[in-house]
Amino acid sequence: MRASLVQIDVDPDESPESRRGRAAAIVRTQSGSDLVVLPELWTLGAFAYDSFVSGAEPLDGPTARAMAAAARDAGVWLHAGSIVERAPDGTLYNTALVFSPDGALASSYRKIHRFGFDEGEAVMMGAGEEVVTTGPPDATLGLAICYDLRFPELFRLLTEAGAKVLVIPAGWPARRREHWRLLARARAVESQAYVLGCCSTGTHAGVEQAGHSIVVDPWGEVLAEAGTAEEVLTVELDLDRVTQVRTDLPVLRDRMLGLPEPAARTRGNATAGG
Ligand SMILES: NC(=O)CCC(=O)C(=O)O
Repeated sequence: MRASLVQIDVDPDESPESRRGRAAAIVRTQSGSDLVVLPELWTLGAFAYDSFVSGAEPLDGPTARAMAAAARDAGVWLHAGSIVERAPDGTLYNTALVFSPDGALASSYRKIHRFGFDEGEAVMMGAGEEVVTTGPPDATLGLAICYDLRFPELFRLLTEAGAKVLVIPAGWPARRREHWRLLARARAVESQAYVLGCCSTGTHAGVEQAGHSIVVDPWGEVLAEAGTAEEVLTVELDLDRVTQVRTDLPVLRDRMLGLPEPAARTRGNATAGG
C-alpha cells in the first residue's frame, strides 16, 4: 500500500478557502497512492482558537465537499485530517474525516483527548466517545488525533479492533517535537502496527508547528520523516509485515488482562507493607 502524507503549511496570511483549494490540488496530484493523509485542523490551524467558532463546519460543509471531490478525482482513500465540526446540537468537535475512493465519507472520528488543559479545545469542544477503525479492508486504519498520541490505552483499543495502520493527523508544536517523534515510535512498537503521523508546518497563533511528519513500521523503525518545509512524504507499506512482527514477537498475546484497578492495588500494597 502506498501512503502519502501531506505536510501542509498553515500560514495565517493564507485564507482557509485558499488553503482548502491548495490541499485539494495536492491530493489530486497523488493519484498513484492508495492512501493520502492531511494534518489536524489544517484549514484554521490547531491553535487558532479564535477562529474555531466562526470556522466550524458540519460534516457536509465546504472542507468535506472539497475533500470528497479530491478523493474521487484522485481515486484514493483520503484521510482529510480534521475539521472543527459543528454538530447538529451546536457542540464543536475536532473531527477527522476519511473518504473512500468514490468520494463517500467512509468514517469520521471525534478526538477523544482534547488539548489545552483549561483553555482552547479542552473548553471549547466536546470529547469524542467512539473508538473508530475504518479504511481499505486489507489495511484497517485506526484513527487518533494529535494529543491522543499521549494516551496508549486508546491505541490498545484500536489494536484490539484490528487496526494495522494507525493514522494520526496533528498540529503538534515544534517545542515538543521530540515527544512527537518518540511517542510515534512507542505507539508503533507497542501496537506492532504502522504509524502514519501527519503534522502541519509553519507558525500560526504564535505556535511554531513541528513538521516532521513521520512513518514508523511495526518494528519501530522510522521509514520516512519530513523536515520543516511543506512537503509530501510517500512510502510503501507492506501490510504483511504487521502479521509477521506480531507472529515473530507475540507480545500482544501475552497481555495480562483483568489486573485489579490501581486504587485496589494501592490498598493491597499498603496492607501488605504493614
Ligand atoms: N493539537 C494538539 O493536540 C496538541 C498536542 C500537544 O501539543 C501535545 O500533546 O504536546
